[in-house]
Amino acid sequence: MIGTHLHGNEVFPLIEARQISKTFGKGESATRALRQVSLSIRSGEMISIMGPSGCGKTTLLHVLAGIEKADEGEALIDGKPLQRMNDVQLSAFRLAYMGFVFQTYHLIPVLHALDNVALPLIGRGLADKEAKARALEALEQVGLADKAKRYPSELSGGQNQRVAIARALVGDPKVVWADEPTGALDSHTAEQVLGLLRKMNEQRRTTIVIVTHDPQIAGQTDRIVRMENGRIVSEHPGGGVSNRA
Ligand SMILES: Nc1ncnc2c1ncn2[C@@H]1O[C@H](COP(=O)(O)OP(=O)(O)OP(=O)(O)O)[C@@H](O)[C@H]1O
Repeated sequence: MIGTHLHGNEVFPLIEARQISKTFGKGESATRALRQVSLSIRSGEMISIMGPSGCGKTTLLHVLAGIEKADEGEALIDGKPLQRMNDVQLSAFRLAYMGFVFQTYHLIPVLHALDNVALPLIGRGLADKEAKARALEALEQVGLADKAKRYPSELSGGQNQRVAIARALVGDPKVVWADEPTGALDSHTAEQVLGLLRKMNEQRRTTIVIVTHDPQIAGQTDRIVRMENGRIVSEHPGGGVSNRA
């Protein structure tokens, strides 16, 4: 029962892919990115998705986050089927439930760190002052309160990724999607960034889904899912499980 959600008599995972297929393009140039992928992720789990370039990892993450629509099958978060939401409902749902961390940070260059972190809260309609106070707290949690007024161009890659993590956690989302969050960082900085994601997972029970090529990173998550050619080919526990014991 731990880590699952109870709705009436029903128990289901926080994130569920049911037989998802997705093809890009048509005819001879068609690419079958996902082939009937099914996956269940429990609330509070930290999971990594690995596999060779082009095997469908990012596409799976995008379908589960409601960024791409599946051709077949269903993506559900907290029992809610994303396909049945319109674009406005999906945007509101993403703002309320999800945070995102990308390999290239995706910070807004003309905003300083504090304003970048405050953005999801402003998007949710919080007053400016309250949003900034909470953004500063989030920056404190990633050890960057003293860099609040710096612009992305004035920060290192690792610092920018910590700002991006602060932005992902500021709204206390249920799920954080991290697509190659350490791909642009050296191994020491990568460890720091993973440590912050792990802290978020442990302290807030945030569910975290990481796409990574790095076995060191994947090895510290609770479960490693391996994909090949649009399918999940294996799943096994990572070292993160034993760390929790
Ligand atoms: N928008 C798109 N239009 C056409 N083809 C796409 C599109 N997005 C992805 N693809 C194709 O779908 C397949 C899966 O791509 P995806 O980005 O999911 O792979 P990946 O496993 O994340 O790769 P990488 O590790 O290189 O990031 C690839 O063959 C890719 O070229």
